[in-house]
Amino acid sequence: MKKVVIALGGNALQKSKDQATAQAQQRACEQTAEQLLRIIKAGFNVVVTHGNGPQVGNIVLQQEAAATDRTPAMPLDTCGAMSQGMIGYWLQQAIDKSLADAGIPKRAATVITQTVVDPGDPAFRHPTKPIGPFYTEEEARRIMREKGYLFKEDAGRGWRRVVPSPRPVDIVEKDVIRELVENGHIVVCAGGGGIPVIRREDGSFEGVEAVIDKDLGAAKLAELVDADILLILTAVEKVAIHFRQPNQSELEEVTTDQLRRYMQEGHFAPGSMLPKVEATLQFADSRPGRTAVITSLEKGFDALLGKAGTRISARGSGVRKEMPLTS
Ligand SMILES: Nc1ncnc2c1ncn2[C@@H]1O[C@H](COP(=O)(O)OP(=O)(O)O)[C@@H](O)[C@H]1O
Ligand SMILES: NC(=O)OP(=O)(O)O
Repeated sequence: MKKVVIALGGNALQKSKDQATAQAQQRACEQTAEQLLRIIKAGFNVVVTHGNGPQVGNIVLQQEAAATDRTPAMPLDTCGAMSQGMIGYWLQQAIDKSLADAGIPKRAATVITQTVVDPGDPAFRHPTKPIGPFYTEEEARRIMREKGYLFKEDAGRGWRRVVPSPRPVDIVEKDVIRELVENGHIVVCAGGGGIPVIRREDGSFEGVEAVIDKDLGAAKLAELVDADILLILTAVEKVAIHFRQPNQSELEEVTTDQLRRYMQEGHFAPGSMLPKVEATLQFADSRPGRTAVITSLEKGFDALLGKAGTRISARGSGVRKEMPLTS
């Protein structure tokens, strides 16, 4: 049975930036669960991971707005844990309902996941990860002055707070996750790339103020649970070169060497497609026979059958255009 790690992008949880109520996000999770069900029904062993950028940023703002001496605001790592619990709860309910409706005797369970990072990671000095809502430039400059936060313009969509985003090094709960998956459970884990922690000298862990990139977290998770496939679901069906230019061309089958060359030529936007491409390269190159796929939520199942999406594999693995990734 093939093991697939599925990374859910922003549109799998929140249909638009204005749809941030619990009800709207739960509805989005229900639609996502319908797509996941098709993959589960086909016999794949499924591990689900997800982003948390909008959600963790909103939790931080809620914490700050209500903070008093008796109800202190929680730090960013704890807000990350809250976002994993909240999104995991929505996904569990949605996945369990679609499994029950289909008569499949399985359940989903969320593992609150800590991801080890390097305290010396240069990312701590150069915040890049956008979280929370979008602001106008004027609003962003006012908040920067008042709170000392850093804001950046996010891909032409508005200004967002940015926080450090160190690279994932290890996942503390990897053995638990592997065991649950191997026993046939649907595991939701490493949400938001995992709660960033550093390893103390005595072997215990301490949370740090950062948010890991969920695509890089998904690649590390896929490596550590020994997955066969990393499936990254986002808002586009295929990765393109010359994106949004008249000569745009969509990639279907690509080797890691080719994709790395396109990456070096600057075809993939930082903060959106670039981390996905980096994640697929890391995973597909980590062991022969591993395949990574980037596609839309709706095309996820077809992509596993070789009928959609961009499929990435290491050089020399002999992947053909229509080769299905049978379970
Ligand atoms: N070269 C590219 N090919 C395809 N999409 C690209 C490319 N560069 C940037 N994008 C954009 O990246 C988006 C995916 O990034 P993002 O929205 O951050 O992902 P997520 O689904 O994880 O929230 C796509 O919807 C697309 O608009
Ligand atoms: N943690 C993370 O990368 O979340 P988003 O994908 O929602 O930005």
